[in-house]
Amino acid sequence: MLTYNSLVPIVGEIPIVNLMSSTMDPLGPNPQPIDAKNTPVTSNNTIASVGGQHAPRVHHIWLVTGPAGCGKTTVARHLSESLNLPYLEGDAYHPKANIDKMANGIPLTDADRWDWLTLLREESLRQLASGAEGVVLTCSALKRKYRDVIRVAPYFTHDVQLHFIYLHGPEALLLERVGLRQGHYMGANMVRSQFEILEPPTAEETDVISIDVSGTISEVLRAALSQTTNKMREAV
Ligand SMILES: Nc1ncnc2c1ncn2[C@@H]1O[C@H](COP(=O)(O)OP(=O)(O)OP(=O)(O)O)[C@@H](O)[C@H]1O
Ligand SMILES: O=C(O)[C@H](O)[C@@H](O)[C@H](O)[C@H](O)CO
Repeated sequence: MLTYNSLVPIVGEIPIVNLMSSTMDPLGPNPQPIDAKNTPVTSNNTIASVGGQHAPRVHHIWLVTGPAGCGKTTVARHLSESLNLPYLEGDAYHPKANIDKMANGIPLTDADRWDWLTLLREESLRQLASGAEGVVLTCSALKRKYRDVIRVAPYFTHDVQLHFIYLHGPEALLLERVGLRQGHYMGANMVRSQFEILEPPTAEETDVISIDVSGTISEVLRAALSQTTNKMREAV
């Protein structure tokens, strides 16, 4: 029984159970297996048809995570534009009550976040079901169990790979960057509370790409795009 407090094995180490009936699989019936290693790959990271069979496409969900001020929005926008993928800003899916709490310097609780995390997972899958090759989204996902709520997205359909892009840097640096930012509801007074509950991904979370954000914006964006495109090549 999967509960919010039970750890979710990382996809790839257990057989993926399709929790929904195949008729509800938005990406269609499971394509026939093909020899991916000896099959030409098209430019948009899909495997060309083999012998007339429609080859499966890997649909990637790129989830940019980290505490306030780490650069989630900055990196996600860049990946969305560079990879020509739709972008979901996690903050836009918070209920007003959550935004009001944070704007008033009140940290969110687990209870504040569950529905928001589920909504982000479902919206990501909706994007793929409506034909997107992939999707980029931002979500702080500070705790392991938050990541697990979204981590199960590939269980609901075929040929989906979910990747966390974890942006990390010293608290003082993120505090400085949030302090310099204008017109955002999340003030510098909230950075401490983000780090207090932050559970950095562990080595067991093999679906995580970690990026140090201490460098310049262009250095961070270059690292994020490079590691993302490498993962896409590995998926073929
Ligand atoms: N590598 C960087 N070097 C310097 N400034 C940066 C860097 N990355 C982001 N910034 C700046 O830091 C601020 C925070 O970035 P951004 O809003 O993308 O972070 P975030 O993780 O989305 O924050 P929040 O979670 O509060 O929405 C912005 O003003 C952004 O321009
Ligand atoms: O889980 C949370 O505490 C919130 O999502 C915060 O992370 C803010 O939304 C974000 O940092 C501000 O943009």
